[in-house]
Amino acid sequence: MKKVRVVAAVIRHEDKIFATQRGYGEMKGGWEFPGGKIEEGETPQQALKREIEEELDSEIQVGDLIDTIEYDYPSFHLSMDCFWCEVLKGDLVLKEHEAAKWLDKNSLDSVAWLPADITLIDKVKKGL
Ligand SMILES: Nc1nc2c([nH]c(=O)n2[C@H]2C[C@H](O)[C@@H](COP(=O)(O)OP(=O)(O)OP(=O)(O)O)O2)c(=O)[nH]1
Ligand SMILES: [Mg+2]
Repeated sequence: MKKVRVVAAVIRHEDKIFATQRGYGEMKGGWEFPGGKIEEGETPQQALKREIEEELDSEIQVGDLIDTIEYDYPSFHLSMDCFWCEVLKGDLVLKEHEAAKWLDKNSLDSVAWLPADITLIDKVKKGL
């Protein structure tokens, strides 16, 4: 099966994290952590900084790895590095996403996360 390497930013501010709703494609409408595919020659951290510039017009600091999610979708295998991040500059402008929400421990389960993200959510909860 095709393997897709992705990086995702769990952007944190105080006791909340930033969740985004996909605005296009097959998984449109599903909630995710912003990020995307690692390009050739990039480290995961470089890829994540680039993706957040592109998707949210903001600069982030990439912190510790939370987890690497391995998940089999019907047509590809996803390998996704998820990092704690903080905003350094910018207003998290939605350039590609449909909507966004700041969620705390209690509201984290209130959005329809993409299937691969379910196992990550418990770890994020514990870290908040
Ligand atoms: N960014 C992100 N992608 C996720 C998450 N969970 C999950 O299953 N995915 C899947 C959806 C996509 O198939 C893939 C990431 O692709 P993407 O669409 O964000 O990639 P990209 O930003 O580089 O966009 P594109 O240029 O390929 O359109 O991983 C998540 O939490 N964040
Ligand atoms: Mg993306």
